[in-house]
Amino acid sequence: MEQLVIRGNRRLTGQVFISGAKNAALAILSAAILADDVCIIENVPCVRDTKILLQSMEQLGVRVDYIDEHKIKVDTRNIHNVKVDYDYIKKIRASYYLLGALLGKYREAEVALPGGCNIGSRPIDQHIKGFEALGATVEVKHGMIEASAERLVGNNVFLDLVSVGATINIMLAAVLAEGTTVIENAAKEPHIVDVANFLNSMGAKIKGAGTDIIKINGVKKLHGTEYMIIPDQIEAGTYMIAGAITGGDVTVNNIIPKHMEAISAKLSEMGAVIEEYDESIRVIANGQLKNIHVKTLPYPGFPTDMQPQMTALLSKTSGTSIMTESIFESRFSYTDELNRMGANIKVEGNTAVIEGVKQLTGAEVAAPDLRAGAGLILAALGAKGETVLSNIEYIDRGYEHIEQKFIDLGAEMFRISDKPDKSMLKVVN
Ligand SMILES: CC(=O)N[C@H]1[C@@H](OP(=O)(O)OP(=O)(O)OC[C@H]2O[C@@H](n3ccc(=O)[nH]c3=O)[C@H](O)[C@@H]2O)O[C@H](CO)[C@@H](O)[C@@H]1O
Ligand SMILES: C=C(OP(=O)(O)O)C(=O)O
Repeated sequence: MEQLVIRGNRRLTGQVFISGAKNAALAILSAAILADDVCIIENVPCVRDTKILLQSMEQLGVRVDYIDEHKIKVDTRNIHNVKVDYDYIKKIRASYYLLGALLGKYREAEVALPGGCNIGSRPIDQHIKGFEALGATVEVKHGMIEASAERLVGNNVFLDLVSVGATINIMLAAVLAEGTTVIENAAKEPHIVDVANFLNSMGAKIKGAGTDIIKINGVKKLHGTEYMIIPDQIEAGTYMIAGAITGGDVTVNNIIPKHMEAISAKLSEMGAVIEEYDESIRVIANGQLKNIHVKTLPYPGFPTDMQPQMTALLSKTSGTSIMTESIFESRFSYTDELNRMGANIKVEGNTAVIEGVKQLTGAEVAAPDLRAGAGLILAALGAKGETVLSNIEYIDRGYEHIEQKFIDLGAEMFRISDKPDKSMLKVVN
């Protein structure tokens, strides 16, 4: 197990290059299964989740070649298996996309119930409802989801709640179905549009992605394609907050500013200066930032995946702020860790009341999940003294080269292993 040591209170300045979006990449790599031949996918972030997904796809018979660290060739011509091992799947949430993609192409799939971040109960009833509406039989047995269909036939699916995963998964199952599928109350996140664009570049006929009604006209076959994944909205937002929490001047490059609007608006409401360019945003924070209220919402609202990072910033802001989490039922488990760093946060149900403090102080803390871990790194960067953060394997799920990117902005941060050093063991023996 590894830990991050962070020495805070340094003003971060400079430029950071944002990687491809993890949540788009996971869906797009899975969607490549639907092609009859080879897809070349660029801007794939080199993070733990994409590596695990690619390994699980190899186990199905997909040939994966790395052209470089971020450009991957996915060849689906030798798929011989539609059952995905639990060992892979328990580690990542997005394994559920293999279900939609395999069902769509082979009319059969067996995938373990997904893992991912522990941020409340995360049912997949809306995914199953969509598959069943297309004519599939879905059973959950011994922790495995088994889906099969003689034929998949397009249908209308009204989602009971806005779900990113269900929207994408139903698209994956419907692109090769007979006839037309309409998803109503669909999610509108940037990666929904990215997945639809990828599928359309393979010959699919999807309209309306990015609105709450998506129409999919089924086609008989999908061909290989070359595609570039969009930049990661959440990684970009995390570095924007790093600029703000350290009173710094940080420019996030290679982004789509439109995707950042909810985050930029909140930072400017707090008093940070936001300069927007074609493919970058600069965040300048001078002096104390103001308290605000934030509520997480589906896109284009404030993203739940930025909630812990924003809470970390609010904990060091003057006055009382309120953070309301409206997507996941228990996404505040990290606030006890922030309080160990001197924050003053009280959580009641889905609301955190944050009394801003003048100074956070370094402490030994543990990341309970991916974005909570990012929030704790941000708090440590804005804190006096040293923080030792454990459970960083969660952070490696979704942030590429995280310490190098922060070091390049002027942070003092390094990774240590808490495994015994073998050379020391020799001396002792
Ligand atoms: C791999 C991936 O892309 N993960 C993202 C995806 O997760 P994920 O796809 O799991 O999130 P959803 O949008 O589906 O979940 C939204 C809400 O709907 C509920 N729900 C969802 C499906 C369902 O069948 N039944 C149901 O009740 C969930 O429990 C949650 O309360 O979107 C979330 C919301 O933007 C992000 O936080 C995650 O980072
Ligand atoms: C919650 C997240 O991921 P997952 O859905 O894969 O657990 C996330 O990316 O913040």
